[in-house]
Amino acid sequence: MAQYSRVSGTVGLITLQNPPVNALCAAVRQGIVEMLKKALSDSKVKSVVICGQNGIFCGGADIKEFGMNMSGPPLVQVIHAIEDANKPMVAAIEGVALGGGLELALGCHYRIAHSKARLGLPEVILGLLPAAGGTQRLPRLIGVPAALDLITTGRHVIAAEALQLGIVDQVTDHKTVDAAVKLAQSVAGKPLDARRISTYPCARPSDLDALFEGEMQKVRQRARGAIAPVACVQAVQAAATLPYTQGIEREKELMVTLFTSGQARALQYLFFSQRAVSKWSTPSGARWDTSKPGPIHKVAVIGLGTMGRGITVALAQTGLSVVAVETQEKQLMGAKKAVSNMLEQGAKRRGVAPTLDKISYSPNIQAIADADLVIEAVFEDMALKKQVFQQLAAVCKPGTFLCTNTSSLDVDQLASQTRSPELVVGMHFFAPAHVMKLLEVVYGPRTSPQAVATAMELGKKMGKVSVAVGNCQGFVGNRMLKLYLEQAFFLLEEGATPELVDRALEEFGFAMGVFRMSDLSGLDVGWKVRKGLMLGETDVSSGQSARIRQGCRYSPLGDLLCEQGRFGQKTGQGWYQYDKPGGRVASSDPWLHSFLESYRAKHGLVARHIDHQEVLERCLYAMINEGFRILEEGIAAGPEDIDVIYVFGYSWPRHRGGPMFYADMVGLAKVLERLEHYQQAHPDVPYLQPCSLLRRLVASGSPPIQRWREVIKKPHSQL
Ligand SMILES: C[C@H](O)[C@H](C)C(=O)SCCNC(=O)CCNC(=O)[C@H](O)C(C)(C)COP(=O)([O-])OP(=O)([O-])OC[C@H]1O[C@@H](n2cnc3c(N)ncnc32)[C@H](O)[C@@H]1OP(=O)([O-])[O-]
Repeated sequence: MAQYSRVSGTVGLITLQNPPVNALCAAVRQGIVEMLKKALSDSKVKSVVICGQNGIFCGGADIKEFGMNMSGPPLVQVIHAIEDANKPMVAAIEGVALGGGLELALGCHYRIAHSKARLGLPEVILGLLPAAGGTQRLPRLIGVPAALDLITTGRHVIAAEALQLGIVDQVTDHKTVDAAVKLAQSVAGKPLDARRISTYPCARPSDLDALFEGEMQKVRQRARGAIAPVACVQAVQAAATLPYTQGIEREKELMVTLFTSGQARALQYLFFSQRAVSKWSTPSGARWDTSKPGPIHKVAVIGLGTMGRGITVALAQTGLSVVAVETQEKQLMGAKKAVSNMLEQGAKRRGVAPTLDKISYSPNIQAIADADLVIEAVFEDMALKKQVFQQLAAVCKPGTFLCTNTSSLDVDQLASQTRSPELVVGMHFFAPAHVMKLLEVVYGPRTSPQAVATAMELGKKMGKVSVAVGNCQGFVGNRMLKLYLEQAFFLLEEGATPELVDRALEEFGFAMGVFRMSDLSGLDVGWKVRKGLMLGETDVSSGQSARIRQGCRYSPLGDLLCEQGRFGQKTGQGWYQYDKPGGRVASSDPWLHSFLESYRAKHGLVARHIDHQEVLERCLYAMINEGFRILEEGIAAGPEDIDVIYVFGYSWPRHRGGPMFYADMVGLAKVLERLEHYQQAHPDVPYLQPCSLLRRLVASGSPPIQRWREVIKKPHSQL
């Protein structure tokens, strides 16, 4: 799908046509080859411009084609044909030139970009590498260090930086295709040998080996088991050490290892899942394409603690006017300062002006009377939140959407404090709220489709990855996390150490294991939630074993640490010890180890050998099993929702796709068998009982994850 025309008398114009992003599917590749032949054989044509339809140059190879039998001319050959053309080829870059799209432009002899265009080779984010010559041409054009940065990070650069790096020859603020045609006319007839990048020598920095060694070390550390970044470095190394013809073979070789890897499948699944969750639906039939969001011009935040401040910053960065309310004067003053600092730092990083003037502060709740939407972010206490919602219901104008940032409390109970429960919806941000991408939008049984649509739309405007989920204890993320944490506690009781559990999880790919993460977020946070659930008290005066709660096994280990003031980094002691309160570097704590031994002795527990496999199976399969319950209850519409929540909110390693995708990779039958094994070994832990949806999926032959929604929709049909 490419179109050819002749413009301005002597310029051939090839237009890529594959909406929405002109991805280079087989038909487009074939179209380019045919239109190029036309342009090169058209005697009136002295030079050629390639552009994309609808103001977008090209979003790269067609990711939807991956995993299918590739047909049509390989992109590498298409680009060679363009580079070998005997007439100047000019790429007119508008919107984006990403992946194969930028590689196509690098095959051209000249590149001109619109000032708003973004360029990059983000293949590594999809578990791949630029496999149409990008790893060989870019280092030759802009040098090894700059190429390594773009290829191993996959980051996009705006046109101005692309010009500064030397990727493009010109940047224009006007009609890009017109400017490209002018450039094409100006270079008609000029020699091309010096414009064929693949023929360029690759500049070799003096300390080349040291550079690649350093880069490989850096990339391995950052990658935490992801293989694509490592292959990207190896491919660029080939460009710096081999002639182009051998380098391009090496690039192909490395791509083959990645293309079929589970990691590439996981990362491509995440690419489409991130887009799928924006197409939300609820069990009551409300949907993204039939629910219109309400108009939001003015928003308000109530409660300016850590979360309230982050939310205020994220809202102000959207350009909306924000009213920030905090009744405690001292807290209000502190918030003003903190919010301004965060806005200034963010603006500096993004090279834009800070939006300080968008925010007005007040100690008085009356100040929000004319807001279109309010986000409540006061302390996580039901009684306090109910009081605030009663005040909001009294103060706000009719039709104001009332949102709560609670991370686990019942949204519908808060809705009952107002006259318009249909306008109440949860907007669960993750700390720090102006940084973390995830937003859980929590709808209750009475929340209107418009309220969900409005919260999802606002989340998108704030640059969040928003996922619509049903109201239940802990929603999706925290509900699954509770079991992950509990299994980790049980493993300590049975003989493991925090170091062993964390090592297993970090080797799996988590940035931090469960115990280092708990020390970072503060052990007292979970303790308060457990106490709120009447779990945290270790008083055995009731004669009930300290290790039984509501008839189920319970581990008071976390509570016992908190009772001793060990809250983690903030107190300098938790599951690990730190050099001082607030210290960041965790080191093993002999006290903790002897505490575990005496705890086991006190409760008649005998430590046994526990390996990494058991740690992963216990912590991850318990969480996954709860994920199936969440799907069965309709709290999440599909596995993609759960996986996007865990990758964008709980640092689940991207190259593992997410908990549900991981279960699909491991094999549902294996997950089922292991859960049954652990349930038999631990009958006092009922949630290890495999979920019936998991059984149904296994019974129906373990269909691929993309087809689970069909089975979910047909309850109890297969068993
Ligand atoms: C050989 C070569 O070396 C290798 C191997 C490669 O080239 S690998 C490929 C490398 N390319 C990429 O990594 C770029 C991936 N795309 C993006 O980063 C973004 O899409 C975007 C371009 C910046 C636009 O963002 P957007 O926010 O405006 O819209 P959207 O919602 O994201 O996208 C709009 C719609 O287009 C679909 N889409 C986008 N890019 C696509 C692509 N490359 N292939 C197929 N579909 C694509 C997307 O799924 C969505 O579909 P639907 O949900 O509407 O059905």
